[in-house]
Amino acid sequence: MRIIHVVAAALVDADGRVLLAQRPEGKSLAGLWEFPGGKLEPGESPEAALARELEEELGITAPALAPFTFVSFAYPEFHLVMLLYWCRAWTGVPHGRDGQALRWELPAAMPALPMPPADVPLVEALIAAGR
Ligand SMILES: Nc1nc2c([nH]c(=O)n2[C@@H]2O[C@H](COP(=O)(O)OP(=O)(O)OP(=O)(O)O)[C@@H](O)[C@H]2O)c(=O)[nH]1
Repeated sequence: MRIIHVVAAALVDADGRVLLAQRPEGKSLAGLWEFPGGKLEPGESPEAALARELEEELGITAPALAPFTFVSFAYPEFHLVMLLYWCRAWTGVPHGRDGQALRWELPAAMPALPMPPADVPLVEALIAAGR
């Protein structure tokens, strides 16, 4: 089985809203809302990979990343292991550098949004963390 390792961030603003990015057309799961992040490159630490992805995708520098939770999910083509980090401080204003749409949402609103199936337990963990 092909294992894909992905790192992603729950960027939380002062109101407790979390940033979601829309997967662009032409990619798998296009149009769905996801946590910013991406695949680890060979030899790269999860924290370095996430800092790189946040810079590439959103144009922000995020020096303080704290582990939150992870998901292990079987897609038909591969098995996803995705680590989700808290990110509560960053420099720069997040913007979709690849043209992807962004939105800030309270975790409680996320179950109503189209998101990848692997994200369901992550959303549940975010909601529980806010209780
Ligand atoms: N960043 C991110 N990826 C997610 C989430 N949920 C989820 O299933 N994924 C999956 O994890 C993988 C993320 O890798 P990626 O964003 O670097 O990959 P990609 O599909 O854009 O492909 P690419 O490497 O060819 O550009 C994709 O297969 C994506 O579908 C999520 O919330 N955030």
